[in-house]
Amino acid sequence: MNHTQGMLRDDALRGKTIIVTGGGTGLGKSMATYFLKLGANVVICSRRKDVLDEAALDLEQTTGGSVLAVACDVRKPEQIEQVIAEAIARFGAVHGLVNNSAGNFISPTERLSYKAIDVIVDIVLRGTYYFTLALGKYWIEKEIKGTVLNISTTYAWTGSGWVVPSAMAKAGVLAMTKSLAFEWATHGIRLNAIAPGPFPTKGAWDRLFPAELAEKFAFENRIPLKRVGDHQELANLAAYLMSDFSAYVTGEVITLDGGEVLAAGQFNFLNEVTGEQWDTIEGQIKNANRSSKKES
Ligand SMILES: CCCCCCCCC/C=C/C(=O)SCCNC(=O)CCNC(=O)[C@H](O)C(C)(C)COP(=O)(O)OP(=O)(O)OC[C@H]1O[C@@H](n2cnc3c(N)ncnc32)[C@H](O)[C@@H]1OP(=O)(O)O
Ligand SMILES: NC(=O)C1=CN([C@@H]2O[C@H](COP(=O)(O)OP(=O)(O)OC[C@H]3O[C@@H](n4cnc5c(N)ncnc54)[C@H](OP(=O)(O)O)[C@@H]3O)[C@@H](O)[C@H]2O)C=CC1
Repeated sequence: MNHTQGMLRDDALRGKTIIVTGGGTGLGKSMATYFLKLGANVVICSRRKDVLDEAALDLEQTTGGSVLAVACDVRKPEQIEQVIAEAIARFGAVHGLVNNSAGNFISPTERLSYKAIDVIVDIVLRGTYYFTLALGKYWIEKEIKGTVLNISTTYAWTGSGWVVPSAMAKAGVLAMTKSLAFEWATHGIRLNAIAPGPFPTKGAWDRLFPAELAEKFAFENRIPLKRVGDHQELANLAAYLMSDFSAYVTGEVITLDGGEVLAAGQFNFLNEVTGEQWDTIEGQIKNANRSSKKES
């Protein structure tokens, strides 16, 4: 057994229909793959219908599951409602939502136009609350105990330069996750989030780690566990949070980043200190301790 393998039993999501926004590419497609393997019906939606159709075919062939692909810009409520209507028509009901769609790119903030900020915030924050609201209304009316999983980031807490619109939007998503988890608990609706560290995808790497940077920064060295994430690791956690095994977990944000976000620890620079240096340092500190005892 290792971290690249599926974790849950084969029927863990049987009987559930789950919408994965941005499910035609990257992490969304990896989560969709695993949900299908665990018996769920999956609806994937995003702007590019050709990408979705190709992904749906691939997903059905690799898993044997049922996939519905619907074009949808998550900034458009009427398109979101259309996805939900088509999902109900095909599968009878919707039980889960993964808000995974996002837009992001690195840039000095002063170089951004108003529109460049809007486009990121609208996809990430507006798209997430529109989709959540549309499904929440449906779940409450139909008395379905739905589950939402929001894909956030670790810099939603710490902030990060050069991705400011994304940081603002992802922080808003976390506030929504916790706020609604409390408010809608009364309806049995759960909301959780995952804050992933680096998981290589074409969408993210093209916009956040282009060749110019990749040649200069070996960023894996910054990650305490010294590697990037494997998509199955994220899919395992996502499937658990979408399943009834996590029925008592709500309002939670789980970081999955090999310890990357811990780098801010004030004494973490001590990572560089050698064993010999520690011998010297320990001696110096113990001497100081002895001196201070004599003084008192
Ligand atoms: C450390 C290791 C990593 C480790 C990785 C760590 C991961 C960090 C966590 C987060 C990861 C992610 O979210 S990764 C997700 C990445 N995936 C995506 O972004 C997929 C979808 N993205 C897109 O489609 C595009 O990138 C996006 C720009 C968002 C939307 O495209 P659109 O066609 O809708 O919009 P456009 O018309 O092209 O652009 C809208 C405006 O933005 C401006 N704009 C676009 N790109 C610009 C740029 N590079 N610099 C300045 N401005 C830009 C344009 O000029 C427009 O403004 P005007 O000139 O005024 O008109
Ligand atoms: N990869 C990583 O290391 C990390 C990723 N994340 C998060 O993981 C998620 C997936 O990212 P990743 O797989 O890397 O990147 P991708 O670019 O592969 O995924 C983004 C998806 O969002 C969809 N999308 C973009 N704009 C819209 C829109 N307006 N309406 C509907 N869908 C839209 C895209 O499809 P289309 O273009 O067809 O619309 C695409 O499928 C994101 O939320 C990202 O922030 C977080 C931390 C780290």
